[in-house]
Amino acid sequence: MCFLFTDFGDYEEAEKDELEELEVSNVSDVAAEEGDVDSEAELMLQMGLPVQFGGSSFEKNFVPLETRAKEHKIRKKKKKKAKCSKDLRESIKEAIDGIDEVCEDHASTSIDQTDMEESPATTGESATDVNLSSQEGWEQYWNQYGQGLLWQGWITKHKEPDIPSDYYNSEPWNCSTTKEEWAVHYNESYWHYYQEFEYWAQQGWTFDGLGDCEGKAAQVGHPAPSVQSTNHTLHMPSTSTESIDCLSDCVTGLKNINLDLKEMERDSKPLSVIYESLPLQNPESLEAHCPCDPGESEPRDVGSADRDASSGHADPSQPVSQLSKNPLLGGQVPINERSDDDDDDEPPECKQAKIKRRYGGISHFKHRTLRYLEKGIKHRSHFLDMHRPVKNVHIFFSEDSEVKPIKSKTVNKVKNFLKGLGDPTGDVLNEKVPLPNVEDSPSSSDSDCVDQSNASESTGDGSSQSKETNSTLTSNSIWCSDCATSAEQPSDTRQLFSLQIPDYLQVEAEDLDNVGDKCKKKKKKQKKKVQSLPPEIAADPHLAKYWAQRYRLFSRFDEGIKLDEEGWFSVTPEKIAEHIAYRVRQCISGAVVVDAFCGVGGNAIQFALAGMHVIAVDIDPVKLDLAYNNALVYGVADRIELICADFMCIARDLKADAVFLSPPWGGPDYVSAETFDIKTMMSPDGYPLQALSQQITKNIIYFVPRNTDVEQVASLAGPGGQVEIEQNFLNKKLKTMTVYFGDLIRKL
Ligand SMILES: C[S@@+](CC[C@H](N)C(=O)[O-])C[C@H]1O[C@@H](n2cnc3c(N)ncnc32)[C@H](O)[C@@H]1O
Ligand SMILES: C[n+]1cn([C@@H]2O[C@H](CO)[C@@H](O)[C@H]2O)c2nc(N)[nH]c(=O)c21
Repeated sequence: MCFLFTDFGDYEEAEKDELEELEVSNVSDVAAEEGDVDSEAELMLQMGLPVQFGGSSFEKNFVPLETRAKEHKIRKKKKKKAKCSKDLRESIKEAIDGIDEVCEDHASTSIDQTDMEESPATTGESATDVNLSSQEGWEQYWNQYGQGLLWQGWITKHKEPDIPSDYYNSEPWNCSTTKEEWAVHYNESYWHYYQEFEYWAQQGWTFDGLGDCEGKAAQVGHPAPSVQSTNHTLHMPSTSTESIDCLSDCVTGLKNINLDLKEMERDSKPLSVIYESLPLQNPESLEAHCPCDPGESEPRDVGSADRDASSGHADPSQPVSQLSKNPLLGGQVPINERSDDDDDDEPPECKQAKIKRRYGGISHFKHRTLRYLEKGIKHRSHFLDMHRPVKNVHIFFSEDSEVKPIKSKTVNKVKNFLKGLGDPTGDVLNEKVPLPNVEDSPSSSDSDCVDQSNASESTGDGSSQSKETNSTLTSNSIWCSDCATSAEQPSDTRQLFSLQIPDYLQVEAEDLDNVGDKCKKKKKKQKKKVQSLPPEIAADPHLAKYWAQRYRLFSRFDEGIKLDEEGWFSVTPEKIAEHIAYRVRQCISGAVVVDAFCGVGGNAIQFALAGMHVIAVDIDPVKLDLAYNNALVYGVADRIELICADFMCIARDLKADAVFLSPPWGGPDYVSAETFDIKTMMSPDGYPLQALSQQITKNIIYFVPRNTDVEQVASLAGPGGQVEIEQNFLNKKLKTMTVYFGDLIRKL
């Protein structure tokens, strides 16, 4: 549901799709392996990791999916390897012996025969398969550095002084307080480094276990031996026969590769020659530059000349200084990749994100990395597709793709009900029913539109109101189009929504089954019911739909929750507020949060329930009264400090570990804009608001409309900053977005 923008560089479709595919394949592999838990430990042993790191001994129920999938693959590979002919093995050994001679002056290159048997590099399909394939390379990489990376990440995550010593326990996977977190950490780290490794492999980098810190890497034409080493090397393909420096040490792992590259950049040393076993797409450049097999013309996945330059194929003398920032690691990618021409063959990861607009004087991103943390999320919401063309087209989020008449008892009840109200034919449903300028477009909630119409009826003045028509109804179904622009809405983009009647109305409908003679009685009943609504709801038919959703807003509504008009349409639904509070609690060590626009307390209450101390600010004293009342209902009034003030005026005086921003979006009409602009449509202006909040803390949560321009939100992070944008769905309907900054961004 969320994704991460990293202002580091490009990370494009192909890569994401690939990851998605990977996920899918992993899941199916796992299904095939269900129940085979203890083999995890075996795998970890194979990988050189302590079994506690991922094996069943560490957590019986936790077996990372990817590990299991890999295990499955490894087994398959093993079977394949078993078939490898003796001759081939011997020829491989011979080749390795050759390497031994070349590298005899270097201790770390000595090859253990036993290792050779098991080594992916030496048991590969062919003796000329010089470098590790991506998967094998990864396995070896993780084998060598996984443990260090896991520990490093763990320590970094828990470096705060007030972190309990459990976190530094030598076996956090065995400690009850840290076990779960360790499992999550393991999973996240594994994937993080796996993705980075894959990325670099695709860029033409190769990894071998030589760790030749003396500056000598494997020579062309020789297999890269797999050996135990404390260093690792990433090789950029090149035609030079010169050596490559050791790039980083094992603990800092991939992250440091870029630092080392910078050193290489300074030295302007040509890169070592490693014959690429990666699939190649450009035979010409391969022929021109591959010294070991000029005639070979395997397909390759590096498409453009620019790309060749990036992978070192273009010019052997080309210094590494042609590299600029690396998209994933804050490191380096070739400058030449920033080609302006529309080369369709160019791999997507070479393409730059094209951002056309600027906001609030903050420069837009040139090199942005976009990570979708959930599979297929972009397809679920056009708001998350930063590359979508901005058109005046309304896209609805509904699971119904087709228009179908709804035959339901409920519809009949409504018809009967309407008849009872004086429309004997029930034809009011065939006519344009006035809907208020609603907060939710059809895209957000099936019930919203329906609720609106029913709301009008229920309060007795709905059907006769002649506000701007926002929906076109048929007898068995209700059609909704965008409330503000229905006139321009082509009929084929309208969306059918099922009819849902607010619960209080359904009671009425039941009572109204016997229409006719009992008409007067019914009206009386209805009046009675309406009278039991809170005055602000009874007075405003537009609010009835919120009443219908009152338990979504506050599950303890009946215990005395109170709202005013603005409160009704702008309070954060409880589930969303609870989720945000949970995330904040998880990510920050401090315990004070400012709710800068607390309203009736939807968020403040959840923060308090999550154990935080809340400084709740609102400019409106009525809201503070309501918030206090509601906090009492939830029993957390003592944890909420209420301040009646303009947040913009007092922000500088506040101290807190996190700031939650849920400003007014200009009323329910926010949704009628194609794209919500946090600068012009919000009050206070979203940019100064962010700037002021940053003076309190970098840990900011911005609660924004679901149609907010994500580029704009991303730009709030500033150059080089990061932002995590989360879409909040309620009952599968996109409701809002939450944007996280600072330490609140989930670590990958
Ligand atoms: C959208 S509501 C907040 C809803 C809240 N998150 C909840 O769940 O109940 C926005 C609130 O901001 C308040 N407000 C508007 N301008 C303000 C300002 N400059 N400083 C503080 N509060 C402000 C309004 O009175 C309103 O109650
Ligand atoms: C007008 N409105 C709706 N929501 C939130 O969006 C959901 C879907 O409409 C509402 O349920 C409410 O939580 C608002 N939140 C804030 N902070 N400010 C607003 O003006 C506002």
